[in-house]
This record gives sequence, structure tokens and C-alpha cells, in this order.
Amino acid sequence: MLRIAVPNKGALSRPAIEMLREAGYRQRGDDRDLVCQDPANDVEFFYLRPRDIAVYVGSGDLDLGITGRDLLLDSGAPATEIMDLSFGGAQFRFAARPETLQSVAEIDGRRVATAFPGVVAHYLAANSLSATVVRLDGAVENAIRLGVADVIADVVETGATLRQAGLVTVGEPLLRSSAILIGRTASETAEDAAAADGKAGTAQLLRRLQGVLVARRYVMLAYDVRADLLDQATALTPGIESPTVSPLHREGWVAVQAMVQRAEMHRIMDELYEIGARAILVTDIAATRL
Ligand SMILES: Nc1ncnc2c1ncn2[C@@H]1O[C@H](COP(=O)(O)OP(=O)(O)OP(=O)(O)O)[C@@H](O)[C@H]1O
Ligand SMILES: O=P(O)(O)OC[C@H]1O[C@H](OP(=O)(O)OP(=O)(O)O)[C@H](O)[C@@H]1O
Ligand SMILES: [Mg+2]
Repeated sequence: MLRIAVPNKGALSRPAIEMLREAGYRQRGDDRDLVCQDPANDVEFFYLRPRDIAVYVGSGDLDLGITGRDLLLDSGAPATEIMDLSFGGAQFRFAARPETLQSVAEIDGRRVATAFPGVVAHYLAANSLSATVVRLDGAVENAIRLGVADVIADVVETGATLRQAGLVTVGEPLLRSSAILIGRTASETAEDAAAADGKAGTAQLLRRLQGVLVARRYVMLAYDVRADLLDQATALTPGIESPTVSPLHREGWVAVQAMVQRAEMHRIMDELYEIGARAILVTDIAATRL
């Protein structure tokens, strides 16, 4: 049986559970449940603090887990990123009072408050800087006004918390984080992952999660167009492999179906209309296996 760690609380919990449900797995019905069995898929889910997930996966006690890239790096656990899950996006940045630090180089010799000492130590070492790291649990934006630190290093999503605390970012992000699937060994494909841990459920999970990512990113576009305009139209909608073209009852016209990126759909529909395509329809994709 495959054993998978899922965030029990925090920014990543709800979207992780939603993604697993969309991928066809059974998930807990109550926020307080710590374990959920999914016998139909031969998987057991454990709900854990996102910060602890890399530890369980790194030790081999759990096979796979969903956590943040920043939390994986911070843990220093021997686990690796298998797949970017495209949610929980945030930057990890230094911040300070305006006008106090012109560049990251000036962090040298200062006190840096953070709940991610591993990420900060890694960055300082890679950039030959030395600073005193003050480890806090959260609400680190307060550390400067309370005199504990000169600089903070924290997760920034909208930037609202920094603004409210009267702080500004310093330098470029230390890292761009998002939710990731982690395992013991890096795997390029679902087949590699299954081969690495010898569990069939691993390949199935990877394929299903990839299926959800594609279903979220793409829509199905269908339209009718005059056959002599088909080359022009399919240049706009090449699809993933190749568009489906079917004859229409109406002489000289064809129907075309192709997947397009959701972010591009309105531009493509406008351009198709311009060249003479009609009955242009978009439908959501519920699930995919490409
Ligand atoms: N707005 C956000 N605030 C905090 N973490 C975020 C945010 N958006 C994404 N994340 C990611 O969520 C993970 C942190 O989750 P975690 O549950 O440890 O903290 P949290 O969401 O702040 O919850 P809490 O601090 O209440 O325990 C990190 O990987 C972080 O990059
Ligand atoms: O850029 P923003 O959209 O404002 O989000 C980032 C803030 O959210 C998180 O704090 P959280 O609410 O989790 O509190 P914590 O510091 O106690 O973890 C994070 O630590 C930042 O403070
Ligand atoms: Mg937090």
C-alpha cells in the first residue's frame, strides 16, 4: 500500500486535498482526521504539518508527500521534488524598513529573523554572506519593530503583510516556492517513479496528478470553418498532438476540435472568428490522460 503525506493545516492543505479528490482519491471528511484510507486505490493518506512532511518522506516512513518547495529546502531532509503541483505559489524574500538596506550584500553582519532558518543559511552560504539567524515561529514581520532583528526573511504572497508592517523587500527572491510532490528519489516520469519505489500506485498517482494539471490548464475548443481556411485555422489551434478534423454535412465546411491553453482561449477565439470560423465553443475538461 502506498503511504502519502498531505498538509493538515495552512495555506497548502485545502488545495492539496482538492487536487487529490479531483484525481479520484478518497480524502478525509473531517478537518480533524489524521489518517484516511482509500482501499479502492490501495493508498493511505496521513495528514501532517507541512513543515514535517519532508522529514517523514526523507526517512522513508512515508512514500510520497505534498509540501512547499521552501519547506523541503528548509528541512534539509533527503527527499526530492518529483512534480510541481502549480498551487500555493509564493516568493521567499528578505525585507527590512525602507532606506535601511540598499542591497542583499548589506545583510552581511546583520540579524535576520525567519521561520525558515535552513533556507536562509543555504542562501547566505551560497552568497558568501554571514549574518545572525534569529529563528522565530511566525509573525516574523514584527521582529524588526520589536528590535529582535534588522531584516526578516519570509514567505510573501500578495505583499499585504509586509505593507502593513511598513517593510519593503530587499533584493531578488531567495526562491520561488509552490506546492510540490516529493519522494525519496527524483523521477522524470510516472514509470521512473514506479520503478524507483517498486509500487504500482506511484505511477498511477503521478499520471493522475499530471491529468489534473492538464485538465486545469487546458480547455477543449471546437469550431466550424470552411475547408479552404483549415490550414490557417489549425495553425492557431495545433492541439497537443494534432487537431481532430471531421466532415460537416454542409458542403465545403469542416468541424475542428483541439485542446488550447485556458489562458489563451479568448485571443484564439477572436482570431478564429476573424478568419471566418463560426460556432466556436469552449468546454471545460474534467480529467485527462495524455
Ligand atoms: N500566503 C501564504 N502564507 C503562508 N504560506 C504560504 C502562502 N502561500 C503559499 N504558502 C506556502 O505554504 C507553506 C507554508 O504552510 P504552513 O502551513 O507551514 O504555514 P501557514 O500556511 O502560514 O500556516 P500556519 O503558519 O498557520 O501554520 C509554504 O510552502 C509557503 O510557501
Ligand atoms: O504576502 P501576504 O499575502 O501578506 O502573505 C504572506 C504572509 O502570510 C504568512 O503568514 P501567516 O498568515 O501564515 O502567519 P504566520 O507568520 O504566523 O505563519 C507569511 O508568513 C507572511 O507573513
Ligand atoms: Mg504561516
